[in-house]
Amino acid sequence: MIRARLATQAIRPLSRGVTTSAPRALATHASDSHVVKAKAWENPFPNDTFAVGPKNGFLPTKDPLETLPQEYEAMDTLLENMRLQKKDGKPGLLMTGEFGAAVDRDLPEYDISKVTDGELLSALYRDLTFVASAYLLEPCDLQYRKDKTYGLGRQTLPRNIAVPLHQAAEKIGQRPFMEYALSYALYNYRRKDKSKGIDYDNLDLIRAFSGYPDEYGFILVHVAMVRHSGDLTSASLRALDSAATGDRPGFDKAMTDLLATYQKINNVMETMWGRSKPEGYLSYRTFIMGTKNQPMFPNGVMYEGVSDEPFKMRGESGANDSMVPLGDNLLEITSRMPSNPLTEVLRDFRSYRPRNHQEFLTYVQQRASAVGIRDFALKNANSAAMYLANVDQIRAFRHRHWLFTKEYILKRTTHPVATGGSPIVTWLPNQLDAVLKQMIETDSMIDREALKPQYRAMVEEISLRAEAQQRVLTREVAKLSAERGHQSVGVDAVERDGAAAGGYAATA
Ligand code: HEM
Repeated sequence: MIRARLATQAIRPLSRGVTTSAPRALATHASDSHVVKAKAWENPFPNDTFAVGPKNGFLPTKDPLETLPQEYEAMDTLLENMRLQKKDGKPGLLMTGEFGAAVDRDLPEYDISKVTDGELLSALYRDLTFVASAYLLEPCDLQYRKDKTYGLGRQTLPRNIAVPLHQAAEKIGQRPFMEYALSYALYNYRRKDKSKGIDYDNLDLIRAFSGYPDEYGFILVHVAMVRHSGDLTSASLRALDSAATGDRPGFDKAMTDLLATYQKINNVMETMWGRSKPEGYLSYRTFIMGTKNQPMFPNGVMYEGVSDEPFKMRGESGANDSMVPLGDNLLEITSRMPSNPLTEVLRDFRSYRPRNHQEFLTYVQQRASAVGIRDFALKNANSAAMYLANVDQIRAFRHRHWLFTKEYILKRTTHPVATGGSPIVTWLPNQLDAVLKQMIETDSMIDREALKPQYRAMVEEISLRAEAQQRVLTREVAKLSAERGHQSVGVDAVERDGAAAGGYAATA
């Protein structure tokens, strides 16, 4: 019955003969003709869970739904018992390797075709993606704990997970796989005291794979950063409006506010080191891996009762966060990224986020280009200094991020790709290097004599740092590329190697 109904639903083919649920219609409301120089942001999906706004920014408009209705008790119990370490401190089903059998035995095939409530659908999607990833990756975690290799994951998602997950995904316009915003990070927090704000100390997790403090810290630092994104969105819109009308003081004020907010966000990011220790990262990371360009899923994953073709999807990754892409688009960094396969991956990542985020980011990109934000800033030395300082915050984010990657990942594993399937040695440096180059070029266009004294020292410091970091980065990437195999360097090399070898043996 369900198979018949699903067969009528559109499943769009991907390249290489793999299918995926169609990602939401991308930017249909933000076409070129729609976004003119003076066009204000009109949210095409104001009732979405992730409707972008100046108050909530890129967080959901309401706190995530914590508790599922009684009829989903079996799934709730499975998720509570699933964690490597349960809330009572005892080992959970993933620790003992019994999760898959428990899903086969205890999880009903929920029919959610009649569910229309957006909050409930989001919570069901989140919980089903947790079940799916734990089910698929349980063998990899067991293997990793034995000998530090991942082996193969389960290659088939049984219909009691696949069918309702696919239904929930279709209804909310997402792919049927764990995502950063709608599953793991931004729809997975609760405020301990509802009368207090979304501050780190007032946050708790709803779902977890390991349940270890490092996983709590990892996820909740993301939330504590994104909590400031409302200020980013409002400053960005003001910057666009001011540049469109030639309002120089308004533009400078918006850029000053944007800078202060990015600084705040970067300061919260710095707390990651203490709140989620590098040595604990690999204990939960296995479960957020994807099924695209990952050796554990050489042929993708079959979704029983959904499609006769396998699905391949990128894993959960901060690369799907919207704060840096907002800066990239507003400051016209995106359009000046190098044309290469690594940058294509960046674009692909940007389709793995709530449709409302996508619409907003597309709007900002198109309007920034129509208005000519960068040129407007460069026409005045002091505006240009503020523009450069904002690009420097994007650099600070990406630089710290590269430090994270070296310390949390490269030091501890030779696995060639990140959770999102990007090559671990070259992908982050591609964007960091592009930002550094743009900063060096921007700096060369600023008339130092025309700068206010307080900006003169700032610009000097920023440009010296950019030059130094670029030299170091080039050396590091060359060294790491020589040391690690080609799969750590080239886009989709893991997939190509699997295909060249005729695919890997699949275990059910
Ligand atoms: C321990 C901390 C972290 C580690 C080890 C880490 C690791 C990574 C890796 C390896 C990638 C490559 C993409 C992929 O998954 O294939 C990535 C991308 C990304 N992550 Fe993280 N991440 C961390 C924390 C964060 C935090 C707190 C944020 C905040 C929102 C974040 C946002 C991003 C963004 C925006 C990208 C894309 C970067 C770009 O556009 O150049 N990450 N991360």
